[in-house]
Amino acid sequence: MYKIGLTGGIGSGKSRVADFFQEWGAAVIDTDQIAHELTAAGGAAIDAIRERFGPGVIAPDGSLNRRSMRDLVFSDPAARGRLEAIIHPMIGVVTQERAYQAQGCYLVFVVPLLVESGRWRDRVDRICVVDCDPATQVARVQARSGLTPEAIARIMSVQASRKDRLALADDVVLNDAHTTLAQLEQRACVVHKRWCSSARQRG
Ligand SMILES: CC(C)(COP(=O)(O)OP(=O)(O)OC[C@H]1O[C@@H](n2cnc3c(N)ncnc32)[C@H](O)[C@@H]1O)[C@@H](O)C(=O)NCCC(=O)NCCS
Ligand SMILES: Nc1ncnc2c1ncn2[C@@H]1O[C@H](COP(=O)(O)OP(=O)(O)OP(=O)(O)O)[C@@H](O)[C@H]1O
Repeated sequence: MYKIGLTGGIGSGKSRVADFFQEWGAAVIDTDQIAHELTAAGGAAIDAIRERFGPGVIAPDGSLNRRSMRDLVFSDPAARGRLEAIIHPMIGVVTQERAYQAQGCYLVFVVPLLVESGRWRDRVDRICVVDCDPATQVARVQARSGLTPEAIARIMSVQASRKDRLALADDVVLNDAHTTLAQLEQRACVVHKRWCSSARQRG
């Protein structure tokens, strides 16, 4: 199956763009969504997280206390490393299982940390970056989550820079402050058609 790695910084619009591809018939595997499933009540990562970080980071309903963990890991790189060492291998296993079963005109992996991980170049045919200026990322995440600009800036500071992401991109979907959702859909459609044609040629 023809494979796309879709990435972008926090609030860049990856999920919105992935939704378009799914509507148009692509299979989509979202690693952020898998991370949420693993850390929901009863999720496969909960016991290991409780063991490593103590019961204080688990909410009364048995799910991960996302706020406590967010405050911890985005101000303490060692703690972030411990959390990632638990969750990332699990995300890898689930991603592979879902990829075996995926059906669609092509397969999109939505991976926020694609550039940071350095492991995706050989696994996909194309890397697509949803590109956005940092100020707009902050504004979108603030509107969506109510996080402070400082908290958002801390998360962005541990992610790859816009320049590093673009350096790895085969395709770019611009989604900056001036981009309307209709324009975003049009730009997504351009790469969708390109990939459909490449996938058909591949046979
Ligand atoms: C720290 C956690 C609990 C905060 O949860 P919260 O609900 O606030 O955020 P959410 O999970 O929706 O992530 C929002 C965005 O934050 C960014 N982000 C999340 N984890 C990381 C990370 N380890 N490094 C850099 N950015 C990250 C991504 O852009 C992501 O899309 C959560 O992000 C988490 O479990 N992170 C570890 C797993 C991970 O690395 N996920 C991202 C890649 S799959
Ligand atoms: N061009 C746009 N116009 C208006 N709103 C937008 C646009 N692009 C994205 N948004 C909104 O901005 C927010 C962030 O978009 P989205 O969730 O798709 O980003 P993301 O890259 O998946 O973020 P994260 O990494 O945090 O999961 C959403 O509420 C989305 O609806």
